[in-house]
Amino acid sequence: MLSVSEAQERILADLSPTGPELVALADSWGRVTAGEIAARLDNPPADISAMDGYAVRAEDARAGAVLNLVGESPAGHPFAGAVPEGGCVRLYTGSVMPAGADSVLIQENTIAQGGAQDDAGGGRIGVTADVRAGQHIRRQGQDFARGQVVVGQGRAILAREVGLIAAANHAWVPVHRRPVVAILSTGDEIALPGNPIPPGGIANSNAPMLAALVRASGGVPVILPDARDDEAEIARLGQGIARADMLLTAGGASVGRYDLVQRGLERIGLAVDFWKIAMRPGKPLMFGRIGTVPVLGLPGNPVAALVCGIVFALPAIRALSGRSDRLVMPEQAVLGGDLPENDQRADHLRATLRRDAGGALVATAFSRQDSAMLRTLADSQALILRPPHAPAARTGAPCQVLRLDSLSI
Ligand SMILES: Nc1nc2c(c(=O)[nH]1)N[C@H]1C(S)=C(S)[C@@H](COP(=O)(O)OP(=O)(O)OC[C@H]3O[C@@H](n4cnc5c(N)ncnc54)[C@H](O)[C@@H]3O)O[C@H]1N2
Ligand code: MOO
Repeated sequence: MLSVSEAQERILADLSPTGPELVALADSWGRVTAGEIAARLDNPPADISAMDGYAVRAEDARAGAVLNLVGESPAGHPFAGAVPEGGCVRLYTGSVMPAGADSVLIQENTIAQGGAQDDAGGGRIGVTADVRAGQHIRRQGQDFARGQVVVGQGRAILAREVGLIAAANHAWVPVHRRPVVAILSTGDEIALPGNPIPPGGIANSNAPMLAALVRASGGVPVILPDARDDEAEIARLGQGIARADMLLTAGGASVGRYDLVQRGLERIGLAVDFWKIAMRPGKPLMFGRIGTVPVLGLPGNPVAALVCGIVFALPAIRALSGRSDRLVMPEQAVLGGDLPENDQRADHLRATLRRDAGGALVATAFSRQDSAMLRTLADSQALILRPPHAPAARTGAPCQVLRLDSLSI
């Protein structure tokens, strides 16, 4: 059986990102850049004051000096003239530095000498502390310079990037089209949630849960009608992927007589790359292609479906979205309870997370890890990763976790 990392490599080996489209900057949150974004101006665009105060020449502004106020320059209103010897110009945080001045004297270090401090001209300003040459000036381009790449290709756009792209003076952003991910659940027993459930039936939790995972991964989910355990029906509904970038199936992946997903999809051209991996939950995972569309066959047990979704579908959707960072990186934690030795399958244990007094993350596995138990999944903040054949581990031992809370999953 394939290892988890070999399976990830095979899935990610050959996925091409979707094409580009332009979106308005305000709508770009959660999208992925489809090109480099270069600044269209310097930031700041000019030398500006970092404080409310006065533009001065440092050599004039010694403690005890009195300066002539020759004008005012609010932010957005550059001063037309220059600061003369012995003079100053009233300015504010964000005001452009006037010609002739080399420093900013903050208003707390001044005393108005007759007339108000904000007089546009004619007043006199007493200096109460020496000014250091160049102080309180934000230099033009100190954040970034015109032409510089501020956001690289393949980067997820979050609020921070939105601010940066706006500062670089762009209204539109080239992003990858969100990949469309079709979801096909199979099983005679599954029924639409909210409907009367027939004898032997069970509410279909996989389809809406996987749709949520697709959204959290940056894709657009399309839930296909549920397929009964019938090869011809699976084949017919599988054709719903015509316009999709990927197909996720749930259920019918194992070895039982009615596990028909592979055979059904083979009727419409599925070429299987691999089936079965050394992982728990998720042993019967299947990967293949129908034409160019990648197909990930997830197990029917809902926890197995979601865990495989996190470990394999999420990185695949990120790759289709053009993201350069695909895999979810594990974090270091310590065990909050003893764990037995592991067998040959990489285990993914549902666990709660807390911080101990020293600030370390403590991951405590639920005692029952049945892959049909959704409540423990929802109550978990992380999955403890147990490598194949890991020895028994005691409380306090280091471990690696995949955090679910920070993935919005
Ligand atoms: N003899 C063996 N039996 C099983 C093996 C095995 O190696 N040998 N593997 C087990 C493992 S591991 C898993 S995981 C499951 C996966 O089976 P399938 O992918 O074929 O899934 P189903 O049989 O269709 O369903 C399993 C279970 O999950 C319920 N289910 C299915 N779909 C949904 C849905 N959309 N929403 C809610 N619940 C769903 C279904 O009713 C079953 O209870 O196979 C083991 N068996
Ligand atoms: O993948 Mo299965 O859920 O290990 O039981």
